[in-house]
Amino acid sequence: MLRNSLIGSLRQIKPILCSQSLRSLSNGANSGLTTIEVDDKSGIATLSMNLPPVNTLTLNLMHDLIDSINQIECNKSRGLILTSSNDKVFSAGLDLKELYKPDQERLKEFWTIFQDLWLALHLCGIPTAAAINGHAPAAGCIMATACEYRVMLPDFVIGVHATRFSFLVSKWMMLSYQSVLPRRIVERALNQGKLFSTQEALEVGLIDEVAGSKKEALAQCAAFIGTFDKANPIARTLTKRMCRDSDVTELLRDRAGDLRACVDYINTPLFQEGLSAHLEGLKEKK
Ligand SMILES: CCCCCCCCC/C=C/C(=O)SCCNC(=O)CCNC(=O)[C@H](O)C(C)(C)COP(=O)(O)OP(=O)(O)OC[C@H]1O[C@@H](n2cnc3c(N)ncnc32)[C@H](O)[C@@H]1OP(=O)(O)O
Repeated sequence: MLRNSLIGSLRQIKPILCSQSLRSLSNGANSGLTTIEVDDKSGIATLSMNLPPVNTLTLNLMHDLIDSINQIECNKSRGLILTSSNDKVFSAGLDLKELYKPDQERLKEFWTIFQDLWLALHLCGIPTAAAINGHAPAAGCIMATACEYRVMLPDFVIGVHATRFSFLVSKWMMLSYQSVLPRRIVERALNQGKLFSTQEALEVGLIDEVAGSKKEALAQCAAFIGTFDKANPIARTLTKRMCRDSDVTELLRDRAGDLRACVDYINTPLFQEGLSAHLEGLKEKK
């Protein structure tokens, strides 16, 4: 039984099946919303989100991110560092415009690709780290929690503030948060709609380290990835996936159910009114 499940898992380890060289990837297999830079010496790939002004997770950015994660994984890179080419915002989370008075078919595609993105990052076979060089609210925070390690620059915020504008989060988003923070802190933070400052995030353990600059953050992430040097890569991947199994099981068992629940909630007047007020608030800030 255990042997069968291990063999099944081994078959799912993608790098064995892939052959394209990393160098060609960084020259634009995608539409330029993400870039991949591979350090020749360390073999670590830095994946940057590059969608001005604030790296909102649009359909296109999410597609590019998934392609890039798969390509990095397939090319036997030693690790993946997720960061932003914007020096103030890591990611502003989901594209709110996609959620406001949505076209129903497009909304289904949007939510499905968001599920795909989280699964790709959360179950990525190689070591992952986030160099959080700007604000990381909502789904920006969830992407960071899907990584194994987080280094953040000072004077930014991170957290899931959904309840502030009458949003709920899916259970798997909560589990992603809870894979990093204790349940009682997640419960309080989600209910408060709390955004943690860099210092607060360090104190509760939402991030692992603070860095003085992006360069330092990338070096700290690379040092973390280096800590796995003595581990056999396949054994490491299987162990990581076993540790994360309970975070993904429910979603994998019933992705359609999660999609239905989310689409239904997004269509409620409560959600749409909260979102409308939030969008107004963002405009008025100017
Ligand atoms: C059952 C379960 C059911 C569950 C069903 C539902 C589940 C929902 C879960 C939700 C998950 C999410 O991620 S929802 C997304 C939540 N994200 C947010 O609320 C972040 C909002 N943004 C911000 O707070 C700020 O923009 C921040 C990131 C700090 C950067 O501030 P700045 O001053 O640098 O930039 P701004 O001037 O605010 O923004 C620049 C422009 O980008 C726009 N913009 C900013 N964030 C945006 C966003 N997320 N989507 C679209 N557009 C955005 C602004 O309106 C501006 O547009 P112009 O005026 O045109 O220039």
